Amino acid sequence: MMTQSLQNGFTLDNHYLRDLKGPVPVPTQYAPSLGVHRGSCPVEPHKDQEIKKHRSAQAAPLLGSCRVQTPAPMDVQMCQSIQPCHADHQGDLSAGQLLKWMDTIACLAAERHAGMACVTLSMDDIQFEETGRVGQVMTIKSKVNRAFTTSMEVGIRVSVQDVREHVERLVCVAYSTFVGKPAGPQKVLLRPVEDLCSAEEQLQHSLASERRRLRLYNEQTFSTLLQDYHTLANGNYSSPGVCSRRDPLSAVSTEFTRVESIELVLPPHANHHGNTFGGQIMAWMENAATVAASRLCGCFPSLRSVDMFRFRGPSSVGDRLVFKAVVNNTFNNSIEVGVRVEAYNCEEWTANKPRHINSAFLIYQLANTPGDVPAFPQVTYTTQDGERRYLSAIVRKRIRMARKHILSCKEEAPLSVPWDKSNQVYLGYNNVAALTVLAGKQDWEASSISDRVAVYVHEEVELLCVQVQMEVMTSALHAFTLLADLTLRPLWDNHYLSCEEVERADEEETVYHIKCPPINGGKSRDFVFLLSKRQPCKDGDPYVVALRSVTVTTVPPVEGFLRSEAKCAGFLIHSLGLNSCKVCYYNQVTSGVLPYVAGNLAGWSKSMEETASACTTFLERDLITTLY
Ligand SMILES: CCCC(=O)SCCNC(=O)CCNC(=O)[C@H](O)C(C)(C)COP(=O)(O)OP(=O)(O)OC[C@H]1O[C@@H](n2cnc3c(N)ncnc32)[C@H](O)[C@@H]1OP(=O)(O)O
Repeated sequence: MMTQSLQNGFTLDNHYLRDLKGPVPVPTQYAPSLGVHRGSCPVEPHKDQEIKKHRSAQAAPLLGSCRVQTPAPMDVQMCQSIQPCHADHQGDLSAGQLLKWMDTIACLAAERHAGMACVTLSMDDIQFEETGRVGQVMTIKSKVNRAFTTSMEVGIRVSVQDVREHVERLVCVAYSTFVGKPAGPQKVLLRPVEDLCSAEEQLQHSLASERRRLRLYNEQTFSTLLQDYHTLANGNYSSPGVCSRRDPLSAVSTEFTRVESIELVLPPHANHHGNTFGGQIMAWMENAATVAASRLCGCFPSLRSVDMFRFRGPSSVGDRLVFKAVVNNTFNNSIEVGVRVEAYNCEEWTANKPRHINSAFLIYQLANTPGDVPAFPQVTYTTQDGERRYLSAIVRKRIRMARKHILSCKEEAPLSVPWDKSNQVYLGYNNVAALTVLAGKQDWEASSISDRVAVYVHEEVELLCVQVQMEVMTSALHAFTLLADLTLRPLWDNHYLSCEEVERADEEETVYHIKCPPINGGKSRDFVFLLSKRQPCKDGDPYVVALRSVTVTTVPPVEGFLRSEAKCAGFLIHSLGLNSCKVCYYNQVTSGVLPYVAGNLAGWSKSMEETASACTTFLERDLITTLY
């Protein structure tokens, strides 16, 4: 398939760029409070400059630069002053109301692109960074990032402004998928999004296909990971973070949190096409979930995020909607509530034959009061269904974490330090110390555990780390000798194309240049690493092989390779006896390393496990070769 490269390094399939003969857009009438903008910024540039952005532009690059003069694809904007009727009992904007606004504005952007009525198919994870209060102003902007065949991705950006302070804060960025609502049985083919003027628009356009991939693989990913977690649960592993929070004496049964609530869909609940308004359904779902969460906590936790969910089928005026909510699991500082929506028309109601129209998972946190460590009661399950939901919540947390890091596209400050032989002692110390600190982190969550390989992940604010443990039937010294010679790594790690020694400072510090193959249609990458190796000082200490990026003048950027960086990686090798050891590999994931571990994190690849097995075989085989 022909591909087209973009400036930002992404490659697009021409499949997506073809000019589909879809419906021709027609001018649409919008409610008076909506502004439709083409190619210009809704905020005057001089005013825009006055607004102090509390979040960086990268945190929410959805709508591109306001100062772009060339025509941009159409975006739609809504401004709402938060009134008491929009708020909860504490004066905070109700999340349900916000979801209604978001769905409306996204639908209008979708309809503007499609030139016809559209329906919400799904909404990706939403992370709420802030909430609004009565008197503040919410600004909600949306724009179609990309049209696929029959579906399109709409980006939504919500910010809140306190008019007295002239401060604008990001509330959330979300992505919805819409399809055209056909008059007959035929699906509607959409025309592609054109006029991608700014680099930001091009980036969002290409990232949209990555996000789509995650959406479409979501169910498969979920089942694969759930299988792994069932194995973990049945294996009774004592790894922190996995099924270790069930203390039968203090844990609360999830059944105690069950909520069931019914709504009759009336004309004010319908959207402008006569179907139950998606935003209204979300608002009702949020209401049921909040009751379940509050029951568990005995207070009012706030909604922090909504997991990706899908509108499976329509409902309309006259339907009865039954909302069933239950707490699925609690984590260190969050709880997950699942909500299921079933619809009945009159006949279905009498026959008790519901239609499952939606399911969503809402994540709550306690409001942080200074000095307080938020703690949720532990929960336990008493039914098989409860166990499935309990484990599923762990899997979804893991997928959310992966999606967050994969899609964040954060720019990092340079991580490499200049290599300077005269400063070798300090750099070597720093390298080893960073790895030791990383290895000392608590609460690693098991991701997969097989006979001899275990993968763990650790997330702390924005920091994501992976750990791979291998049991190897060879001496720790032998494993150390082979792993500390990085030129041998291409023999077992297929993420290494080549590795050359650049400079050897002494026995303990060496600089290497590594070339890595392209992955997932990205570019080939190269790294310059300082390797520091240390033998144990006393019995029980591990052997250490620490790696971090450095810059050296003798290895300038190489054409065809994207120079990438690693901040802290390496091996700790613990002796378990004369002929066996435990090799622990650690990596603090940077943007340069992420493409190589993204599949693993998101659950569609087992490359870390495969590489670890290859490493084990290499270390053991080499011993056999040496012996005979
Ligand atoms: C005013 C605000 C708007 C509203 O209030 S709308 C009211 C709330 N929404 C609804 O009632 C919609 C209920 N759902 C439905 O009726 C049907 O699911 C709906 C939307 C017609 C789609 O049905 P189908 O056509 O059978 O779906 P399909 O499997 O053929 O897929 C169609 C396109 O969607 C894509 N898709 C499937 N699963 C997805 C997912 N999880 N996330 C994102 N996209 C997904 C799928 O790839 C296809 O797109 P494409 O053709 O490849 O471009």
